[in-house]
Amino acid sequence: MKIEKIVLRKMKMQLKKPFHVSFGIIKEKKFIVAEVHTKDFIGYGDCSALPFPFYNEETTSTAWHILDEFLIPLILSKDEISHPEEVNSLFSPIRRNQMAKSALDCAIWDLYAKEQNISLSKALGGTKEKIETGISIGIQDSIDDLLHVIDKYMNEGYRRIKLKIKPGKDIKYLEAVREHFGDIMLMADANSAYTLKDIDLFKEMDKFNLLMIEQPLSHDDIVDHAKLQAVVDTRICLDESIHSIEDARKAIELGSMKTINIKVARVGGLTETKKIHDLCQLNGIPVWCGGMLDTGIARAHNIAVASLPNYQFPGDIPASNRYWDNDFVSPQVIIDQNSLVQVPNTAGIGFEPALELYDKYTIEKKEFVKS
Ligand SMILES: O=C(O)CCC(=O)C1=CC=C[C@@H](O)[C@@H]1C(=O)O
Ligand SMILES: [Mg+2]
Repeated sequence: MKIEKIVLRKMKMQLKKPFHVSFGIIKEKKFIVAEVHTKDFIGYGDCSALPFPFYNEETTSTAWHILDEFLIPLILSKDEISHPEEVNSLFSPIRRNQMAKSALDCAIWDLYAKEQNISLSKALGGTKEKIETGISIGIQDSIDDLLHVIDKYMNEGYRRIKLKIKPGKDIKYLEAVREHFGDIMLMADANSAYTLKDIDLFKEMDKFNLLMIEQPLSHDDIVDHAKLQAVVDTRICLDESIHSIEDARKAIELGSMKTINIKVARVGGLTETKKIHDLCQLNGIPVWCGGMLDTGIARAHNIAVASLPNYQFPGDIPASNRYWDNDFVSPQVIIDQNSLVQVPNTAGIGFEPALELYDKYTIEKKEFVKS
């Protein structure tokens, strides 16, 4: 791939409804779309860093800076990139900043698949034609509100319900959901809101037969999670703690979890995602695809990667209308009554940016032309 130009767009889209999690309330999404141009094709990637550093250390602004000052110059310094896996090692001297890296890693994987005239799913080694999705529900003001929201999404076809929990909004909420909906596929995401002092609370949660509890303890921990996993039956899932294959290797060795939420953005892109997927498969650890309140391009990459064989739980890959009045890609993603999404078999990500909406959502744009 002879890359001629890279275009960064900082985008802003209002969520249909605020999304309340243990670390705050997300009302609008600022994100970055990276376009990587060759003579004949354009590859697209999203940087899903949130506008504030409460999920991880990155923000939309830090990512823009790292892309502008470091990552894009590195890409444009190369005469040619023969395979997208080269990008991961090209970026290795730069510490962390995974979401910034992911935007270009993903865009170059999309470009590669388009040049090879194959779907991104096929380029990655995907084996599924449909992938199972789930719905992530923010913290609700009351139990009644929560039951109504779950009812709405189950009627739309979602089968896996992920609840955000935090101290004071956990046991009673889970109890009410179990009483009202019976043995539905139910999981909880704590976003690091608890400590090992809450170990008895998690032992009590075993009675709910949850699919998993996501990131109960500190965002940078794998040791205490291993102590917790050793005393509860419920599957512990790591999200924020895992940024690389090295993190995954150590967590597997310690027994910190029984599944990993692999967010392409959090681990620096598709190459690292594949490495973590393969390592987990080798160790009998099922994985699933997390989301970052994604818009169309990031969701497209998630659909492709979730078609890999060791993705065994429904992903946070909801339909386009989950967060957005109109997502800015076409076709819009819809789910069927079994909560399944079709994996595109056209070249690349299989979705096109809706250019007429591009300018509506773009708040900043910068072009980088290879000299
Ligand atoms: O993308 C989705 O549909 C849900 C994503 C989701 O639950 C999260 C997005 C971003 C940060 C967190 O609040 C949370 C997560 O930890 O998985
Ligand atoms: Mg999570």
